[in-house]
Amino acid sequence: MIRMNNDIEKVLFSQEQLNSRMDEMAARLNEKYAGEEPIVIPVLNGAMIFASDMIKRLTFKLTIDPIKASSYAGTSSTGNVKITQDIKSDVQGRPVIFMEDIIDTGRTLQALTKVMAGRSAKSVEVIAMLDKPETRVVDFHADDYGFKAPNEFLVGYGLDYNGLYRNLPFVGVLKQRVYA
Ligand SMILES: O=P(O)(O)OC[C@H]1O[C@H](OP(=O)(O)OP(=O)(O)O)[C@H](O)[C@@H]1O
Ligand SMILES: Nc1nc2[nH]cnc2c(=O)[nH]1
Ligand SMILES: [Mg+2]
Repeated sequence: MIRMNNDIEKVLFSQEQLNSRMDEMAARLNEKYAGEEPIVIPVLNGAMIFASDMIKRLTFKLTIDPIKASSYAGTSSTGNVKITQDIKSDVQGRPVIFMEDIIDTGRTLQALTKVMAGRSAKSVEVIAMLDKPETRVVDFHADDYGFKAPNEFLVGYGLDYNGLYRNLPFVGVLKQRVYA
């Protein structure tokens, strides 16, 4: 049974729901990349829980090489994504699979996929746990995602509020009083 944290209003996606979607997403990847040797790039910190669960389900040879990026709005509304900790691998000629917790404005993954294409990766794809289509500001789509998320602030399974709640074994909504 889920012992729900006191600060959580409701559970949106349970461990069981996430598990069965991750099984489906991994099955597709296992078919697609059989015989290949991709570089799997978790986008830290948010993706670490989802990515580690996904990676355990993958049956092809792969390299795990995380990346860290920070995105902040510049003086204009275009936003700016900076790699703060780069991968160590040479992606040239190798398939790249990004793993991400959530696609929101789309800026982070749009920028990161462009960088890897620029480094001559054989292919680049993005697997996200959640997709928030309502808040998108750039034209970017994950190749696959677990669930469509409502336009609410979510925590758990890697998603944080002020660095906390990433360890919750479900995706949920915080109680209003936590923000106050
Ligand atoms: O689609 P976007 O609008 O670019 O936003 C999505 C990104 O924002 C969050 O990360 P954040 O930068 O908050 O850092 P974190 O992963 O360390 O929590 C989230 O984990 C995604 O990486
Ligand atoms: N923690 C958290 N981070 C986000 N980044 C973009 N959307 C969200 C969200 O709903 N929750
Ligand atoms: Mg992140």
